[in-house]
This record gives sequence, structure tokens and C-alpha cells, in this order.
Amino acid sequence: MDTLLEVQDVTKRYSNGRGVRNVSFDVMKGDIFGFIGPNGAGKTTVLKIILGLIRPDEGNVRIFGHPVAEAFEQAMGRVGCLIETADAYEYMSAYDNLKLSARFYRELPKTRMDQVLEQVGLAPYKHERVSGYSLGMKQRLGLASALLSNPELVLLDEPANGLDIEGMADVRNTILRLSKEQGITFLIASHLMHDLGMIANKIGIMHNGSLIRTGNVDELLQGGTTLEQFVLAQIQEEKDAKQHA
Ligand SMILES: Nc1ncnc2c1ncn2[C@@H]1O[C@H](COP(=O)(O)OP(=O)(O)OP(=O)(O)O)[C@@H](O)[C@H]1O
Repeated sequence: MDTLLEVQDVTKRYSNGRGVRNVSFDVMKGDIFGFIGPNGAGKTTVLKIILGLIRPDEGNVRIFGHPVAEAFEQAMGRVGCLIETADAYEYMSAYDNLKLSARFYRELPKTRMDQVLEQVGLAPYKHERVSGYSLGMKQRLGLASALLSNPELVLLDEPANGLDIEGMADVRNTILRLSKEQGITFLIASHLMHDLGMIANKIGIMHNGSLIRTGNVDELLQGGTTLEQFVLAQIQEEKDAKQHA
């Protein structure tokens, strides 16, 4: 099986002593990898390191075999991301917003905006102002923007943040469809375990800057345990181990 992303022993210490320590995991082609953990656990820091936005103190990241530190352009060529909130110009249409984003990419075909709007189910509303969109639709527009460069690997940070249950289902279904129909691989950071548990095939649990567990969802959750129960138990185990150390 192809490894698209390798995070190898990554450490980042902020000046306040916080950060992430010795984080290692792989994302394979076709995965929907759920990167789970409470607020402040270190998920965003790891995503930013993967994207070359933060330089780690130690460790390496390889994407499609290319080291991000030495071969940034090759590594990022097939990566899309949505790491801050999906901010769009409200007074413009989805189509025009994407046209603006498209200026950042060289050689995008003119039809690409329509293709990605189709992929996220916004084609019927593409000429409507974004101000009239639901939060779920705005988030799907952010996803459309992340898809512009035709990436094989997409990184999303808290894609369900601020969405109601309908909006969450909307974004989840879009991700699942993109995974199944386009073969896109996802790494999704979220503290919303129930939401992520419905689509992820693999998970990594971050707690206090460390990755405390990774594995296949099917293998980890046996006997009717929910992902939420599992993650909470893992975090408790980690706390107990620290207390007795
Ligand atoms: N630039 C920074 N300087 C100092 N500390 C930081 C910085 N960025 C993040 N931190 C701290 O590092 C830790 C990890 O933060 P990070 O944002 O990666 O966590 P997270 O799991 O993504 O949480 P959230 O979902 O709340 O963003 C937190 O304790 C945070 O306060």
C-alpha cells in the first residue's frame, strides 16, 4: 500500500514550553485519518509542520516521499488544505471566490472552478452570494478551494467547527464522497470525536502534545465501544500512567 504522508519523530517546543513531542504516524493512500484530541492537544501544530508553515525542532515530514524541509514544492504539489476557518468574501458568489483563489495556482484550466463546485455539491448555487449560504455550504466552499489544485491528499483542521448537526452531516457526506469517488486521501484534525468517528478508518489520538495511540478504527473499537469512550479511556490511562510514574 502506498504511504502518502510520513510524520517521523516530530518535536516542536514553543517558547512557553508547550508544543508537540516525538509525533510519528503514516497516512496511506485512501485513508480518512482522524487526528483526534481535545483543544490544545497539538493537532494544529502538527498540521502546520506537515504543511511547512512551522519548522519542527526535530523530526521530518515526507509527502509522496519528498521531504518537506528540502523539497517543499515537490512535496506540496499534490496537497490541498483548509486549516483556518473557510473565510470567503460574503458579497461575492462561490464561483467568483474560487476564481480569486485560483490566481494562486499556475496553469489551472478554466473549467476547474466548475469541477470543484460540482464535487462539493455547490454547482446549483455557484452564482449566489456567499452571504446567503448556510455554514455547511460555506465550509464546503472552503473544501472546494482546497480541491482547486486537484490534490491527492487533503488536510482539514476542524472542518465541523461551528456547524450544526445538519451542516456536519453535509460536510461529512461530501468528504466521504470525495474519498470514494475521487480517491482523495484525508487527514482531518478534530476534537469532535463522534463526528469524525463516523467517517475515519484510522485514528491518531493527541493528548498534551503527544500522540498516545494510532490504529484502525475497526480494530480499536470492539464490543460496542464508541470512539468517544475509547479516546476518553486512553486519555485517562495516560493520565494515570503519568501520575504513577
Ligand atoms: N505560537 C504559539 N506559541 C506558543 N504556544 C503555542 C503556539 N501555538 C500553539 N501553542 C500551544 O501549543 C499547544 C498546542 O496547540 P495547538 O493549536 O497545536 O493545539 P490543537 O490541538 O490544534 O488545539 P486547537 O484545536 O484548540 O487549536 C497549546 O497548548 C497551545 O496553547
